[in-house]
Amino acid sequence: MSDAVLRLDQVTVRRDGQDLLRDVNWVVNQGERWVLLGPNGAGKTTLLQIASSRLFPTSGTVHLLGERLGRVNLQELRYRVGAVSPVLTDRPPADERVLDAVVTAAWSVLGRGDEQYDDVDLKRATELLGQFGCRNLAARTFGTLSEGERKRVLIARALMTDPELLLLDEPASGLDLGAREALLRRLTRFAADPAAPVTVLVSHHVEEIPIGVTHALLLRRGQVLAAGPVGEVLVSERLSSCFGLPLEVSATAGRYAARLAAPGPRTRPPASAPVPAPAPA
Ligand SMILES: Nc1ncnc2c1ncn2[C@@H]1O[C@H](COP(=O)(O)OP(=O)(O)OP(=O)(O)O)[C@@H](O)[C@H]1O
Repeated sequence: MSDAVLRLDQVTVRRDGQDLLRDVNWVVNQGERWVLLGPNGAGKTTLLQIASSRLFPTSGTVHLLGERLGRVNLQELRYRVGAVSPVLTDRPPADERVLDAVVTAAWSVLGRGDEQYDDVDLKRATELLGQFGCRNLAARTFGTLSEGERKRVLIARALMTDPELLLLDEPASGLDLGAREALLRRLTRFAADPAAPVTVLVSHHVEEIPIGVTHALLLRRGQVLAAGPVGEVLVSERLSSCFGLPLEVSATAGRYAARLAAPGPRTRPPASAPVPAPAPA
């Protein structure tokens, strides 16, 4: 048993002779909001699959919500973890009513059938839609929503079971500026809510980190480069190592930005430098 919400000890995932994750140690505690950053292919989705109990490590141990993976009923455990991810979860059918797309999570189904929902379930689904600015969409069908609206509805769905851990896989990807900011505003409020579950958010971009994230983990080639309080991890030197680029990271009022570092001054040989003598013939 472990008190941590998520604990990985020396976790390695190997496929076809290649380590997708290598010797990963990571502890996520109550009250924390994590961001997981790294370049394409770093292993972020693989790590999220482990955190959601969809994938077992080749070696090492995983404790999720106090239970050790491999020694617990996975169905019950997965009910306690909410996820929004194209890899971990399927999307509701296009003709599904938005309210149904949220409430059906109570039965872990997609597509409302004959199952009965209590008023308390419908009330919760409506409140969650309201929390993510989608209450007015409740009677629409999922397929008619914009991508930004869909992402917010899917977060509401992931919260329907009152999970203890919420995993968000690139929630802002593919959104235009307005939709991204609308989503980040909601996630910022969510992060500040002490009743909200522990959250792990995966991103490629520091600009997509909501205010209130407390911790960051940097992954490169399947290995953890840094993990800890966000202010200590999201600094130019560490992000540059992670992405293999000279980056300048700035933080303003809790929002992060990164750009290529300005090149340093050019070093030219002094004008008086002697011209090298031609090599003897
Ligand atoms: N089943 C598999 N067999 C072999 N290699 C795999 C398998 N699954 C993933 N990989 C490889 O593992 C590496 C990590 O993949 P992963 O999807 O975890 O990275 P990621 O950080 O989420 O990438 P991205 O940002 O592009 O989504 C990639 O090089 C990928 O090609």
